Amino acid sequence: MANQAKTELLLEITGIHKRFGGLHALNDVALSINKGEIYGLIGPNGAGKTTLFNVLTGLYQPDEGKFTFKGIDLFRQKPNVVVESGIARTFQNIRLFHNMTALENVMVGRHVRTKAGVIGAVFRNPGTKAEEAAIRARSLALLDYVGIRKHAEEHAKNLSYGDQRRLEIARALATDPQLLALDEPAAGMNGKETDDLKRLMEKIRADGVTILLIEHDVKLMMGLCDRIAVLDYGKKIAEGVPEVVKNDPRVIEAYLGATPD
Ligand SMILES: Nc1ncnc2c1ncn2[C@@H]1O[C@H](COP(=O)(O)OP(=O)(O)OP(=O)(O)O)[C@@H](O)[C@H]1O
Repeated sequence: MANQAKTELLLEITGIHKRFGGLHALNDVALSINKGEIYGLIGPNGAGKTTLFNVLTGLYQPDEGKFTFKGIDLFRQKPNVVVESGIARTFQNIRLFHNMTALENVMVGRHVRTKAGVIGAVFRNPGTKAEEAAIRARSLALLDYVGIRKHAEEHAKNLSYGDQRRLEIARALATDPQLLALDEPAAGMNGKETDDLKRLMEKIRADGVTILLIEHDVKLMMGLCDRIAVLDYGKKIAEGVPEVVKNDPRVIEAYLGATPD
């Protein structure tokens, strides 16, 4: 039987508002992401993209709206509840433990899914040792997966910028997410690094993880995303497949300038 693409809703938000004093940073935003999609979020500087990420990962409490993930209500939930539900993220400004090794950074992420937790790992007792070995093995496998296994024992701060971004992705994957939210992962990367990153994102999706992506590199977004939403002044002004979004006059005016390419 031919493969029928079955659409399964993973994340849904409706009517999301977030205000900072008089600034309406998110104004009635709605979007839904299906399982297996690479879903892009674009928009000019200050449009509200990172604010939306912060709402979706529990860092900001929205003022109004609805937010469900796999049908679970995550409205105004704390970051740890969001992570445990299966949403992981990376940050626009890389947030690693700079004086820990690459391996240790991933192991910290992995502790979300273990019984011992970070405290158990620090005060190592015999009961946690077997679990610790499993965490280490899984973390090394993740470093291998993102292509930086050879840097496992190096301090995070000594890795190249591109490799630090890969490390952040490995750490996020260590929490076993169903949705991986990446905030400008290609920022500061050269052409080759960006191409490699694109392939990594395609591999992650092929392995069953849905991706939500903020990126300013429009060419990358158009070639990678299944659907794209466009924010402008906190409002969603367009949503659809890249070809449609890139030719939408509102998007051209708000974001892409005069030339859609
Ligand atoms: N914690 C905060 N307190 C006050 N204002 C904030 C806060 N976070 C974001 N804002 C404001 O909300 C608006 C949206 O910012 P946000 O960072 O979400 O935009 P963005 O689309 O991610 O922009 P960029 O592409 O530059 O990263 C901006 O005007 C910003 O100054």
